[in-house]
Amino acid sequence: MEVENNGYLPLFEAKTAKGRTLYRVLAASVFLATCLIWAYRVSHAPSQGEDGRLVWLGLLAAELWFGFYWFLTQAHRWNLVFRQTFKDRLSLRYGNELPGVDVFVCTADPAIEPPMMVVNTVLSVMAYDYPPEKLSVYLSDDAGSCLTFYALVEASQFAKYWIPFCKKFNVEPRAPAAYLDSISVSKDPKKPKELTIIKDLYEDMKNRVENVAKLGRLPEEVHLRHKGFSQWDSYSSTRDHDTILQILIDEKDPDAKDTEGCVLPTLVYLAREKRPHYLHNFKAGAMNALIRVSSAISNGLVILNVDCDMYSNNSLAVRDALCFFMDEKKGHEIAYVQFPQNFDNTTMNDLYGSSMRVLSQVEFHGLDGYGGPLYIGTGCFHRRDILCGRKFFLKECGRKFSRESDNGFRVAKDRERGETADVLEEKSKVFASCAYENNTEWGKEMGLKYGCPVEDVITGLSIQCRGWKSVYFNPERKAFLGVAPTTLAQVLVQHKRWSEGDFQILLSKYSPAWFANGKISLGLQLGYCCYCFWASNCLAVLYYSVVPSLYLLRGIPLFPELSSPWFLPFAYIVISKYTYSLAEFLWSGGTVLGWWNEQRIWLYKRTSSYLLAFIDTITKSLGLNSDTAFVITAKVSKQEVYNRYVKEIMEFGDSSPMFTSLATVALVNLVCLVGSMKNAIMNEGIRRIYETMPIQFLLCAILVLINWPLYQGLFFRNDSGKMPSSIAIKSIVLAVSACTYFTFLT
Ligand SMILES: O=c1ccn([C@@H]2O[C@H](COP(=O)(O)OP(=O)(O)O[C@H]3O[C@H](CO)[C@@H](O)[C@H](O)[C@H]3O)[C@@H](O)[C@H]2O)c(=O)[nH]1
Ligand SMILES: [Mn+2]
Repeated sequence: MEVENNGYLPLFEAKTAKGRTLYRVLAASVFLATCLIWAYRVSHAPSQGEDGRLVWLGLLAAELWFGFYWFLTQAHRWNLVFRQTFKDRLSLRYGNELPGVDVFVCTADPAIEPPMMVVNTVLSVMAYDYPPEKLSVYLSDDAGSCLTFYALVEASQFAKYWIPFCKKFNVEPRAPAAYLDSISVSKDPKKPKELTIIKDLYEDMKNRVENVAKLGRLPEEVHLRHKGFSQWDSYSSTRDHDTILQILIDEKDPDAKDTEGCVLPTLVYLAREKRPHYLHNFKAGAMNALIRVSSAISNGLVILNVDCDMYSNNSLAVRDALCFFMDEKKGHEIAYVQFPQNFDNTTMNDLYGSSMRVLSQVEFHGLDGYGGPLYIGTGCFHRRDILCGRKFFLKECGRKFSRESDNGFRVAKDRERGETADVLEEKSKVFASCAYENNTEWGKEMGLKYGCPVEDVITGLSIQCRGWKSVYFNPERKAFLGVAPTTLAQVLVQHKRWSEGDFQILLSKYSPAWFANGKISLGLQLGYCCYCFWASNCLAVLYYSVVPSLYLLRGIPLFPELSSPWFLPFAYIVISKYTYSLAEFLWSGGTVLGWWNEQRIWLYKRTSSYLLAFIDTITKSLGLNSDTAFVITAKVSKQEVYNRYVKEIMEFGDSSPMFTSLATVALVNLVCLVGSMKNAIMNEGIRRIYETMPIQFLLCAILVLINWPLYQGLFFRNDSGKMPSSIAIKSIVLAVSACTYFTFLT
């Protein structure tokens, strides 16, 4: 235990991982082998004018790229840091003297983000183990949907029962649906009466909300029950309406008590003003409106931001985060505390790699060793003034966690005495109006940044560039659980948005490659670059997964023979890199099959999402293409589709243009493998390919193997999740013509 000389005990500690020396030796050997591969490529290149020189240079370029990218990934692995908090010390030292915490939940579409899911998230954060008078929950609804509002009204009533129930029985998790589902499995005999009551109340609420959702509008009697619905009288569409703001639970209201007579956390519904001719800047715009409106209502010093599907899975997480901010020695330099993004709907072998295991178990710990992780938009605690743009000054060292701030956005300190919620609502609405941001620094120097599909990453980076640190906290018990995409198309679209956004950051004025130079540590710069270069991986991977196979078909070797000493560095890299990656995956809690699936999705992202992201970004920066919208990830799917997801059967159902490129690459390899085997059998025999072109043969065979589910989707399946025939035809034509052209015409 770390005890300072004056007897001061820190609120958190950081440990660096053991066994890193071994890793570094391995990395050095991989680097050496990479250099040998480059040497081979350079020394064996066909000379000017000779056949195949261009292809050879292409391979050299790809291998240089792979080596460079591998080097970047070292920043994620070189120096891992793991953190631990001491919540008991926090309680001992501060008791109830804790800062206000404002929780922001964002939702944008009641059809793909069902209101019941949203209110489960809201209820889970309302039930945090935290003084309720210091906790406020804001729901931002970018759809401005009265269905979501209705669900929230219902939830505000249910909270009166749910919160005392959670506290009395120390319930976890505190999202009612997740809790009630878990309880039906392991029956708890200790609290049968209360449990039945709560269950019935929840079911009733759910039925009412779902009936209204089915109806698609509010029944008259519901409309009359709450004054808030009248705000929809002037509403014309999702993209054209006034600000709708309702303080559903007002902490100052003497009647706002739970069934045990305790204060309830403040609960606010906000649908910011939308007008067709105003850019609304998606989630970043919603967050900035929330920052301003909340500053007039509760003005918590700490802001927690979650997506509407990310419910709290650990009621103590707020206290964990505060251990970092309130640590007297190191807390003053920490801007945000990021928890990992975990999911409660992933399957055992994670067909789509959506749990991003290695990213959360390894890479982010690596970033933490160099100054802190990226802000990833959900499960992140911020200090309000820093999110608003405050800069870090050295003179702040040792400053306690306090209320003053230099240039933070701060409206009301304390509510005027006797001010009713209605008055406050009216006063605060202006902060969510479209015109409010005109001629201000919002979206630039204040709040979340606009104009980037990954508003979170660019905002976090700019905070770190202003001198702040961030912290990655990944406790045993997951703090938040969300919904991972459940179809291949969804995964690819999500990764297209991410890789496109990250690539835009690289080319923007905030680029980690140059702007961040000298502002954040070199390790962190490289770490950011690793994600920002995601999209540009597509070129090398596409080249490597098509060209060697086509040459295999023609019988032209591009790699050393089995008997050549140059074969060794290739073999060494393949074996050591994949053994390490498997070990890392297993260590992160995955399965062997999961790792295999991960390799497939690695390939698919690179040959579709990243490719499109790359093309889109380049054409956009040349002014050939206008901005793309934020495609919201669906959080529900049809029963049939969901059943296949649970059985880990790949979903190709909803036709996506990205499937064409995946299927074409897969078919090219199939044709090349079959064709080259046929040639070999007819000529010198299989053994010959294996001796002269071992690497090309292996590469092609593995590509075919990994694409097995895709061939099934193309040829052998009959369900609605098979590859749409339009895509099948297109890709067959493309692949066959590529192979024919290549074998006969060049
Ligand atoms: O106009 C919009 C669009 C989206 N959202 C909300 O933003 C969140 C994230 O959207 P989702 O479709 O779930 O995207 P993901 O790819 O899962 O989101 C990840 O990546 C985003 C950046 O691309 C971040 O904003 C998210 O926080 C992060 O979880 C959801 O709660 C949405 O309701 C809005 O509030 N307004
Ligand atoms: Mn999401």
